[in-house]
Amino acid sequence: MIWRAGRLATIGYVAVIVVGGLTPPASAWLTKLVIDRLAHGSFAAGPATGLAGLSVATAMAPQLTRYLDAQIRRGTGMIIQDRLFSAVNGFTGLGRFENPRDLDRIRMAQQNGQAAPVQLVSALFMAAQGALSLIGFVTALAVISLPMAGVVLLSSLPLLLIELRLSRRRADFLWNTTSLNRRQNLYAGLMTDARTAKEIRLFGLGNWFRDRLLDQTRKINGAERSLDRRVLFGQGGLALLGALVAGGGLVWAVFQIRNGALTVGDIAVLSAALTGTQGALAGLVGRTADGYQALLTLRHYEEITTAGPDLPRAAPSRPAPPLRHAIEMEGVWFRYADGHPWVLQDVSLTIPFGRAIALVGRNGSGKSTLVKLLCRLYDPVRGRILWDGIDLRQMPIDELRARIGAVFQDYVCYDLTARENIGIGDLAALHDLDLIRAAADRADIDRELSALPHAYATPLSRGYFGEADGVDGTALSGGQLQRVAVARALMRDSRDLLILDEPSSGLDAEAEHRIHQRLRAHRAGRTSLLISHRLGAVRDADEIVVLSGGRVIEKGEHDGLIAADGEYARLFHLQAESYGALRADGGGVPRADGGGVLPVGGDGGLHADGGGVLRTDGPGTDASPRGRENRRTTTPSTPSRGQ
Ligand SMILES: Nc1ncnc2c1ncn2[C@@H]1O[C@H](COP(=O)(O)OP(=O)(O)OP(=O)(O)O)[C@@H](O)[C@H]1O
Repeated sequence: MIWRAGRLATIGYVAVIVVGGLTPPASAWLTKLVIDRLAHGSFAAGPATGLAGLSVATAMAPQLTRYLDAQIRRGTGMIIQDRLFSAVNGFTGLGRFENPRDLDRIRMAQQNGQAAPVQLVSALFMAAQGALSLIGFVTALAVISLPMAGVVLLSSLPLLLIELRLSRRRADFLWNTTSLNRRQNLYAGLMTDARTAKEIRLFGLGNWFRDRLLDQTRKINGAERSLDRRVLFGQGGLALLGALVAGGGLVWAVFQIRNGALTVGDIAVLSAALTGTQGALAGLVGRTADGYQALLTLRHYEEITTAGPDLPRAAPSRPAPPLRHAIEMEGVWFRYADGHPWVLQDVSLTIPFGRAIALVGRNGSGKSTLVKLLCRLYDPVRGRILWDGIDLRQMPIDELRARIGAVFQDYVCYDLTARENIGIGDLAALHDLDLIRAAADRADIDRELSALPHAYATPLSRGYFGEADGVDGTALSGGQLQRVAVARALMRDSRDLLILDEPSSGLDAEAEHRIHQRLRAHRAGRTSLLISHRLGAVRDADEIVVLSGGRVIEKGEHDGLIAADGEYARLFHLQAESYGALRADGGGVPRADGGGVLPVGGDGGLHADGGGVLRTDGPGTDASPRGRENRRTTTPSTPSRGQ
């Protein structure tokens, strides 16, 4: 990786390391020569010039090392980011993004993975440099005194063991504190996010979150303190041992010079060698330990980049064909994790080609989960989903997804321009403003976007764009953003399946009416799945499927379901009642014959068929018990379940 990041820089780095490693022992030896020659009254110009050259190299080495190190770090950082995010984008399902351990691993890989390869290689190079210096010094020392060299080498063993142990503890500390860091980031993010600022201020949560943040920080600090103590005792003990060896060696040398066994010049080599050997040893061991720690950190990066697909493809592999017949769910069971409750239980349903299917049910009944399975964001635990008879698991996921347009319940507004926010629904058409405007028009948002200060070039974000970017961002209302998300999905309206999960939950009555009118016209003859709690919006679907507790409990057309007087009819009437008015004359009653209508705007709302109208806005409104009674009498008295 380092080699790929920059060959010249790598070669330069190695050269600097070799020179840097040999310089200290060479300097010590040249110093000895200078002293000895001067002591004997001879000329020492040669060694002195060598010394001068070496001091130039010593002065330049750190600057060069820093420069080359940064060069390599930038190059490898790029490669690491590329590999890491390619791997993350290769996680085709959602499971890994919901697993805290996997998320920690991704975060570790992202935070430390970039530095780790350079850390590892620079540790190796520096260790090699330390080794070169060590060899030089020990050789010099051995020339003067073999036992002394042996003592110095032996004293390095505890150093090596303790440093390796400490580096494992450092790596453990990093891993063990990732969940604390995760929560620390969470609370810090909550306190600085514009989206949470309102509630935090209104509910007075600021200090409560700050205390939680500080609690995490305290725990991290505690773990770090205990690590620091170990380092203090470990490295303190080593320093003491080193000082004892060096001090003892010097005292021994002074006695040897008095006895005439060593020259005055020897003491220069000896003192440089004693401290130099200790330094080189500490460098060698320390850098080896750093490299070891970097390796332990890289393990997380490796685990992410080699994790393989989270949703494996089943054999034999089949291309995803254009939909011609139907999408079928056969006995699908699903839960989010082992031990969690079943969210879908034995669900079988068919979405025939060209038909508009609606999915309704109470909160938590599994509607959005079913949508996620259709997009293959998860695989069924049991059962299968067929696309024209082919199991979704056999198709390349991107081919399948290219055939689907969807607006999810938890839609996203990206910190991008209005044009991009819609255009990313079909990247190939990102620059086709006419297409984008047509989609916006179908989602009933074109007028508002055209009126923005920079029209479609206006960023839909105030947090990331400002004067410095030469263009001011803006914020849209919740309902407007939802229509932007619908427009994004409609960029793919020529695709085989259109999924609309609560596309109008945040819209005002008029906007909701208009968008449903447009969607209804748009869905005609197309394969689509609409989820909505506004039952008036789904009534003219070709088939309405009712989910309850993860099971399909009813299926059929609106009229049939109302006539069956089951769960759908109950929810429909309940909702109708909540509008607070029922017409006593039968015209305003959600009728068993399918005439029931919820008007949502001044233009008569959804009363497509002119049948019974439940009005919120005009004459005929009747919230009287008589009106309600009347409704009851118009529903069949012998309910039968659709399914
Ligand atoms: N990512 C998840 N991990 C674990 N459980 C989940 C997850 N998403 C949903 N659930 C659980 O699955 C069940 C069904 O959720 P789902 O979102 O499918 O319901 P829904 O019918 O769409 O509800 P709503 O009408 O409120 O949108 C719920 O009990 C929910 O707690």
